[in-house]
This record gives sequence, structure tokens and C-alpha cells, in this order.
Amino acid sequence: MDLKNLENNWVKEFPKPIIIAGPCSAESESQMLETAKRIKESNAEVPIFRAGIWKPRTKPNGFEGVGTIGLGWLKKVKQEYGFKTATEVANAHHVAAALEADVDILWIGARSTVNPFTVQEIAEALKGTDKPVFVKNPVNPDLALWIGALERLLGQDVKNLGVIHRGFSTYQKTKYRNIPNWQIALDFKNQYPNIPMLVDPSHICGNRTGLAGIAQEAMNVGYEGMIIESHCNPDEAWSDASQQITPEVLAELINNLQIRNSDISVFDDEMGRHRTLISDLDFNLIELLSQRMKISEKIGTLKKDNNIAIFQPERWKIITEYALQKADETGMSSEFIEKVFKAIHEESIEVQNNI
Ligand SMILES: O=C(O)C(=O)C[C@]1(C(=O)O)C=C[C@@H](O)C=C1
Repeated sequence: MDLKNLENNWVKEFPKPIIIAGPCSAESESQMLETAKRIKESNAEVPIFRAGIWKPRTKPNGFEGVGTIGLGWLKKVKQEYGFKTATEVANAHHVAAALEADVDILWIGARSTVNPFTVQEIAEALKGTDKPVFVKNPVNPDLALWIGALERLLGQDVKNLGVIHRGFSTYQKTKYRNIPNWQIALDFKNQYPNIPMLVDPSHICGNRTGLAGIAQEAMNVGYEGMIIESHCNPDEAWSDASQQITPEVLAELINNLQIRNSDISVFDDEMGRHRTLISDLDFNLIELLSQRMKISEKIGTLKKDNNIAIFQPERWKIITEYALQKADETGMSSEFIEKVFKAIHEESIEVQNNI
């Protein structure tokens, strides 16, 4: 059995988009029940209630979760409000306790996905379970590590799988807590269209204002749903207060989501024409790039014969400035053109280095 052949029929049990919502951490029975009640009363379609029971914190002395007592509260949420329940597991003890408490859905967090020993331990503890298990992307942008974690689960006969895109750590200060790096998630989706992918706007944004935008972008590219943090009193939350929203704000966010149709055949003719044009342009782009690299090779030979450094910052500065000016004139994003030209320059230097 291969990841590509998994049927993942468990998804069909849930309305699309699948929404998992609830507090970052379970704090008390009353906090859990009030959050659950208000999500229920908001009438948003949320079939699964989440809560962190064990919290991996960056530094010691932070709130590390209430532990197993919280599993009883999750059970109450299920009994009183009919939600399925979900929590994160990070070692074999967590798995044993969560299975014992009949939590319905489990996920492996981003800090665990990076560690093959941890993933292997969790996978072995989950051996043969038919509960759905989600794997969050690793904190570093490594697609193979993400896929490897799923393979470890499948190796233990865990066949109901899903993934969560929660963004990637970066040292740079950005408007995100974890930069989305959509391309990695889309590469995953491309390779494994049969594995449901949820977005985690809370961890990508780290604040309340960006959540709706990220959730919508994920729906636009065909994600199956989202996992999002909601707390009855977000400002007083014991963990990640700045990214949690009330159940009422959550309901508004869900109700405003536009869900797109994945079937493109309705536009067959028009889409076909546009796609032919794009194919032509792509062909020309590659032709031009190839011509550019051949000229770079000639320059490279001149440089080698005359013992001149390959990297020429003055010339490169002129090229970049011109490209950015053109980007502006044609209404394209300067970040995009900068990225493209950096990639071209890198390759050009490589070509000259190989002479
Ligand atoms: O103009 C040159 O010297 C080149 O080799 C070409 C080129 C480029 O690809 O544009 C490559 C390397 C230099 O750093 C600057 C420019």
C-alpha cells in the first residue's frame, strides 16, 4: 500500500469544508463547555472540536497544558454537544491516553513532524487505528520530512490520513507568525491529491486580523477545510491569546468563506484557449532563457580566459534596476520580478562556474 492509493473515505463523513475549531488549550471544564456551547449556538457548520491537552512550548515555564484531566472535558464536549473531538499527540503516552479517552481525531504537531524518532514512536503507538490522523507540516520547509511522517504512519497501518498546512518558521520579521510558503503545500497537494489538506490560519497568522484572508486563499486553491482556534474569552486565553477568536467571530468568518467548485469543465472552450496561449508563452520563455544562458556561457569563457571575476555587482545592479522599473511599468509585483531575476542570475553564475 502506497500513500498515493489511499482512499481516505473518512472525509466523506464530513461536510466540505471540514472545520475543526476550539481553543488552543483546554484550560478548565467551564472554558471548554462554554466555547463548545457558543460554537454550537452560532450555527456555523463545525463538526469537530479541538483542544490542546499537552502543549509544546518554546521555553520552559510557559503553560504546558492541563494534561489528561482535559481529555475528560473533551469527552463531555462530545456527549453534551455532539462534536467529534480532536487533539495533538506528541509521544506514545499521549497516544495511549487519547485513544483510551476515545478522542476521534488526532494530529501530530509541526515540532514533532521534524523528528523522525518522535513520529516513529507515535506511529507505532497508533498502530492499526482507524481514527483519522493529521500531520502538520514540519516547522522547516522540508517536503520530504512531511511525506516521510505520513509514510511512517502508513507503515503502521494507519490509513485514514490528512495533512495540515500551518506555515513555516522564519528568522525574519514578517506579518505572519509562520510564513505560508504556499508552494510547498501545493507541491504536496499535487503529489497527493487524495490526502485531504486543511489550513491552519491561526498558526500562519499569529494574529486575528489575517485569519479570514488566509482561510479564503486556502479555499481558493482547493483545500478541504481548516483547523482554527476559538476561545470563549480569547483575551484571557492561557496560550496564543493573540490569534484566538470568539465563537461568534468564527461563525462570521466561516459564513463569509466562498467555496469554489473544483470542476473546471464548465469553461471548457474559453479555458482551453487561455491555456493554449499560456503554453505558447511558456515555450517562448524557455527559449529565451536558453538563449540568455548561451550568451552567459560566452561571457563566462571570456572571463575565464582573461582571469576576470564571474560576479559583476555593478552590472548586476543595472540589470536589477531596469527589471524593477519594467515591473513597475507593466504593473507586476517588484518582489516577483526580483525573485525571478535572482533565480536567473544564480543560474547564470552556475553556468559560468561550470566552464
Ligand atoms: O554581465 C556579465 O558580466 C555577466 O556575466 C552576465 C550576468 C547575467 O547573467 O546577467 C552574470 C553574472 C554577473 O554577475 C552579471 C551579469
